[in-house]
Amino acid sequence: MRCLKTVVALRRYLELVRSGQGLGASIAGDRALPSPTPAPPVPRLGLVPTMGALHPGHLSLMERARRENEVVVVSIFVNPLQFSPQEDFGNYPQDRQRDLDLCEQQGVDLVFAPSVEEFYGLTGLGAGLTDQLTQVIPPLGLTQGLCGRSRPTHFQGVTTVVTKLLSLVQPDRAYFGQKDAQQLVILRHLVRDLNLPTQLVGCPIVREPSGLALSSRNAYLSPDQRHQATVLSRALGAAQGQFRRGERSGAALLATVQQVLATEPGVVVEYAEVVDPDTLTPLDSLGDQGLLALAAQVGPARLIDNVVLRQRHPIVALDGPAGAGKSTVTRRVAAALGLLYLDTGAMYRAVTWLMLDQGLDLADEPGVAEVLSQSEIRLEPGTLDPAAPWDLPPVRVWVNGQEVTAAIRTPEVTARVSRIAAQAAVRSALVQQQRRYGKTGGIVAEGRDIGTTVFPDAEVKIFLTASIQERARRRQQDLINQGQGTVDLGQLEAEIGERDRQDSSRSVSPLIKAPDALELLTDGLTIEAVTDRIVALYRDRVADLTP
Ligand SMILES: Nc1ncnc2c1ncn2[C@@H]1O[C@H](COP(=O)(O)OP(=O)(O)OP(=O)(O)O)[C@@H](O)[C@H]1O
Ligand SMILES: CC(C)(CO)[C@@H](O)C(=O)[O-]
Ligand code: BAL
Repeated sequence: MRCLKTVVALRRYLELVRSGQGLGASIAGDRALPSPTPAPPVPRLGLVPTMGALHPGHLSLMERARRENEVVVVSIFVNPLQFSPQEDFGNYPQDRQRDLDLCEQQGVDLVFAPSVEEFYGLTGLGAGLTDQLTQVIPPLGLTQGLCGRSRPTHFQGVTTVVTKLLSLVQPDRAYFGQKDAQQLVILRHLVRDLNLPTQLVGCPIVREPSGLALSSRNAYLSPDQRHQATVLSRALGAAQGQFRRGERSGAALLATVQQVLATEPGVVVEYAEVVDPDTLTPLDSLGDQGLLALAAQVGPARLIDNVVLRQRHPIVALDGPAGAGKSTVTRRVAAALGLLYLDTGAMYRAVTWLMLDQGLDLADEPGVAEVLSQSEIRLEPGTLDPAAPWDLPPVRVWVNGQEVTAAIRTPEVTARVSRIAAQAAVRSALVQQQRRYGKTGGIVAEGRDIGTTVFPDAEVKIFLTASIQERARRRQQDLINQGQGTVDLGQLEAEIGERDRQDSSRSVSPLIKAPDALELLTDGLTIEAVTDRIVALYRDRVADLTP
């Protein structure tokens, strides 16, 4: 791992990494790329911006960045622009050596830790900085409420520093914690409004077993105050329980929060609000989602915490290598549970159909991206065909209001779908459309990174796999059934092994097992047995979640 303190060194490091020369001996010492797969030609780069004083909340961002990128950069920079004069800039906890050790343990490639003078290219803080620096101003509508009320210039400091970091590092992805919920919403707007080519990844709040959200500022608390501070998450939890039981009045939820907070007189509430999670506008009454956020002073520390209240139906995510029987199992699980099979294959077919229908050149990637950005693909659970009740119902598909369930199954579409599915712009547009289904839930989805990237909050995650030998045997049987004769098992095993290797190392949607996924090895199990196990798991899990 390297630690660099200057912009010029950072730029050179990134040039070398991007040209494929990086991470060799001169850059990263003896750190090798994640085995067993070689890196794709242009390494993906993940950035984790921090202010140091690292704790497991930060480490969870690094862990996710490590899983999803070849190169991980962490910035450690206590940004004076986001502190007002009476705040704790001067005392902000710092322990550089400990931070570096933790980054090293997380497999970080580079820590960028500039001084204020180096980063802003100016000497002198305070008025000098704000008088001379170009800044990025977030929209007033997002900064007037919540933390912005007591910290009116804070988010301008955050958007300015993050814009600079994104512009310098140009990461593929940047990782931020949901603990700073208002910050994350503002940064999502920043990236969208300024068309910055980085994907922001929001990561769940990491808490102590007591429920206290981890924060560098927890270091200011005495043991007694630390105990008092646990009331924050208890208050949010009580309101969350009420929401799950059907309460939708903002005032009623906030009354519960205040009631619980009042049990700790040492905790001075700054605000507790319910707002829309995307626009941050206050909500009197919640639809199926709301962000409940609060800030409170506990002794010397100003602490924040929040919970997203979301009523959605559960999600089942099935990932696994090719040939493990995912799509059949997924269809059966969806039919057994009455959920929508999020048939991503059908979505790619629908895009292909649309492009053919519009007479577009399929190789014209920008043209395809443009048409797709103006189109809507809708899926609905199919109904059983009374003439063939043994068949699983096909998912019904609409493109821009026109039903294309049958039209997407023509040989013309089949022959061209892989060309469309290989386009990065198509994949990212479809992942966004898939995530929209995730907002309401009630779906079963299968792929390579559903439980890790597409729906990391899925209630049930399965990693469906089978040994290479078993998959080769199944493939051999399929080929015999299709009248293609007997293919040598050894050859099939080699092909499947190679496919696994490619799937784990591809730059788009690589195969990853979520740490909280249940691994189901299907050797020797029938499709029915596998389906039954998943259905039973779903029922147990959903029963656990119902208050
Ligand atoms: N408990 C947590 N869980 C998940 N992410 C977190 C947690 N705490 C901080 N982060 C995220 O880590 C990144 C860096 O945060 P920062 O360095 O300000 O740490 P912090 O603990 O939030 O500090 P502070 O006490 O100043 O609020 C931010 O994206 C932040 O949201
Ligand atoms: C994003 C950030 C690193 C910018 O200074 C900071 O606001 C933080 O730590 O959340
Ligand atoms: N995590 C936000 C940093 C701050 O409070 O300034």
